[in-house]
Amino acid sequence: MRSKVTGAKRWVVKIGSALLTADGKGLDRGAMAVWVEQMVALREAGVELVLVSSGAVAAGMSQLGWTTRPSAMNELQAAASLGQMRLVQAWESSFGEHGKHTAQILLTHDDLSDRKRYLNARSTLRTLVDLGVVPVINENDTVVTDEIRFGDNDTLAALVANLVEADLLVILTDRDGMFDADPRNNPEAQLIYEARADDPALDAVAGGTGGALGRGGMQTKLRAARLAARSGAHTIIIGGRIERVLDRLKAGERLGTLLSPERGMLAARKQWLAGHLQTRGTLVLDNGAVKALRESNKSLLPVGVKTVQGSFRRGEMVVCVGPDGLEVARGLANYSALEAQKIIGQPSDAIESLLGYSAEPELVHRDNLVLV
Ligand SMILES: Nc1ncnc2c1ncn2[C@@H]1O[C@H](COP(=O)(O)OP(=O)(O)O)[C@@H](O)[C@H]1O
Ligand SMILES: N[C@@H](CCC(=O)OP(=O)(O)O)C(=O)O
Repeated sequence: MRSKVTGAKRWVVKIGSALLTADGKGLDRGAMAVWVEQMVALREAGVELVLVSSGAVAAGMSQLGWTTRPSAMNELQAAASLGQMRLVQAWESSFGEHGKHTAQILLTHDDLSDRKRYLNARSTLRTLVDLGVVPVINENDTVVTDEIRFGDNDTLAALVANLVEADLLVILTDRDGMFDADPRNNPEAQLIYEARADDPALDAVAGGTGGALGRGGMQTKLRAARLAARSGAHTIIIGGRIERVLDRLKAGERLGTLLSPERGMLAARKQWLAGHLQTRGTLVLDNGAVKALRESNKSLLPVGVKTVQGSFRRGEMVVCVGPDGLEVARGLANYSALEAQKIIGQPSDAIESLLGYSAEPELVHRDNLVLV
C-alpha cells in the first residue's frame, strides 16, 4: 500500500504526446474518455486536480497530414496552435459528459520565473480548482523561442506541481514506468518500483531520449521528479494505458515507478523560503496577529498589521515582527509596500474599495509564511 499516493490531496496529472495521440494517429478520444472518467472520480473523492496535457503539436500534425515532426520552429508553432484548439475542445467535451468544466492555461517560462506572474498564475489556478474546474495546462508553444522554452511538458508539469504545491505528480507515459534500461533496446529491462528521486544511480538508466513524438524520454521525467521533490511532492511515472490506472493508484496499488522526495512538503517549503530570498521590508504586527500566526498557524491579514517599512513588491519576502520588534515570521507579500500602507488595519473585505481591486484577502498567505 502506498500511503503517500493514497493520501495525496492535490495531484498534477501529466499526459504525454505519444500516449495522447496513440503514437501519432491523432487524438485518442477513447483513451481520453477513460482518463477523464477516472479524473472525475478522483475529484469526487476530494482530490484537487490539475491536468498538464501535451499533444498540441502531434494533434496539429495529424490535422495537417504531416507524418514527421517538422524541425522548423515556425512549422512547429503553427502545428501547435492548430492542434491546441482541438486538444482543449476534446478535453472540454469529454469532461462535459460528466458535467465538469475545464479551463485552458498556456504558460511560458517567463510566467513562472517572474514572481508577480508566478503569484498571479498560482492564484488563478487555485481559484479554478476551488471552483471545481479542471485546469488544462500546456506550454504556450506559439510564442516561446528556443532560449526560453521548457521544451518538454515533464519539466512544465513539475513546475506546475511546485506552483500549486501538489503532493503528487503523476506522469502518464507509454511505458509502464521507469525501467533499469531503455526498454526499446533492452527486452530484459526491469521496472523500478520505488526509488529516491535524488538517487544518482537513476541518471544512468534514464539516459535515452524520447520517442518520435514525445520530446523528453525518461531523462526529463527524472528531472521533473527531482524538481517536484524540491517542494516535497512525490512523483509517479506510469503507463497511461494500464487499465484503470488512476483509480488503481488512488487505491494504493503498487504500479509504476514512485520517486520520493528527500524531505516532506513543509520542510522543503520552509527551507526554500528560509534560504533563497532576500527580505525587502518589515511588517509590524499587533499582538492579536502575532498570536494568530504563532498559535493558530493562520495567514497574516491586513487588519493585524500596524506599520509597513521598506519598499517591496508583490511576491517579495518581508519580515513580520511583533510590537516588541522581535521577528515572528517571514513570508511572501501578496501586496506591494505602497498597497500594504493603504490596507493595513482594515478588514480584508475593504481591500477592493481601498485599492480598486483585490488580489487576495491575506497580506501574507500561511503557505508562504515561515514562523521563526
Ligand atoms: N529507463 C527507461 N525506462 C523507460 N522508458 C525509457 C527509459 N529510457 C528511455 N525511455 C523511453 O522514454 C519514452 C517515453 O518518453 P517520451 O517519448 O518523451 O514520452 P511522453 O510523450 O510520454 O513524454 C519511452 O517510450 C521509452 O522508450
Ligand atoms: N507543448 C507540446 C508538448 C511537448 C512534448 O512533446 O511533450 P511530451 O510529449 O510530454 O514530452 C505540445 O503540446 O505538443
